[in-house]
Amino acid sequence: MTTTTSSSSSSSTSTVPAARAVAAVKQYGGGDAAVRALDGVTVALPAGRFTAIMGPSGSGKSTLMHCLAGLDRLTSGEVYVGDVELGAASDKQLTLLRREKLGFVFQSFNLLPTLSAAENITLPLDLAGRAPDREWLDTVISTVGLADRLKHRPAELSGGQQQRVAVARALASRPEVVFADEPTGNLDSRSAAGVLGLLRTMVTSLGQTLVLVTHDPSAAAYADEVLFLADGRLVDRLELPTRDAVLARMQRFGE
Ligand SMILES: Nc1ncnc2c1ncn2[C@@H]1O[C@H](COP(=O)(O)OP(=O)(O)OP(=O)(O)O)[C@@H](O)[C@H]1O
Repeated sequence: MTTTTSSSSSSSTSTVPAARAVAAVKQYGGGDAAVRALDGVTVALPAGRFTAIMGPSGSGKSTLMHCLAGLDRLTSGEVYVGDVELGAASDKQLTLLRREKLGFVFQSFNLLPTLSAAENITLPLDLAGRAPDREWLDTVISTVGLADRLKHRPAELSGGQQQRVAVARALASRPEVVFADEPTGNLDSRSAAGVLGLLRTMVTSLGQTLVLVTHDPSAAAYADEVLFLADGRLVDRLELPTRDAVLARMQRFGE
């Protein structure tokens, strides 16, 4: 793993972005079947901010997220988490980096059914042999509003509550970046609004950094900034988005 001392070009007051991609190219397959899922993306994700990634189906959103999070590797270009460049890291180093520096929330909650909510929340720390920071964990649990549900198993919780457990699990290690891929895709609109409000709070009140991949303009409107991808390229960005502005921009892709 290599590090860089170069400073940020982002508008954030932080010197180093939480994550960034430089001329990122990801090609799947070869020959006639080759697909360029990312076609030269350069973007910095500022620390302490909520960034949403949107774009038409197949535009490269998940690929960008997976490459930024060390779940997949670029064909060329660079990705950084903080000042760590991921391209030179071994698979084992990437696994450690994900465990120690990143948090994940997916559409399917991925909770272990035999464990209580509390046990699910601390499972990644337990697997890593790390003692939880009790004060931080208490803050996380009260922020997600689960203090009276900690002994329940996932089957005894609503979908929205299960996703809150997954958010708390992602935050337990106090990660540098949380990546959320369609986290409200399995929720009704009321539960979705609750989880999105919680994600917003985790950025505003807890100072976390969040990257959200979504199809939903209402979800993207919770972000500080929306990045728009099309055909593997970063084609637009929108600060302080409203649902209507995001919707209008998405509709232009269909024209
Ligand atoms: N493992 C893979 N093998 C081959 N092609 C892939 C693979 N993963 C993604 N692709 C292709 O790369 C392109 C970008 O896919 P990606 O999943 O990143 O898009 P997306 O914007 O997240 O799409 P969606 O909104 O439908 O989830 C698509 O053309 C997709 O078919």
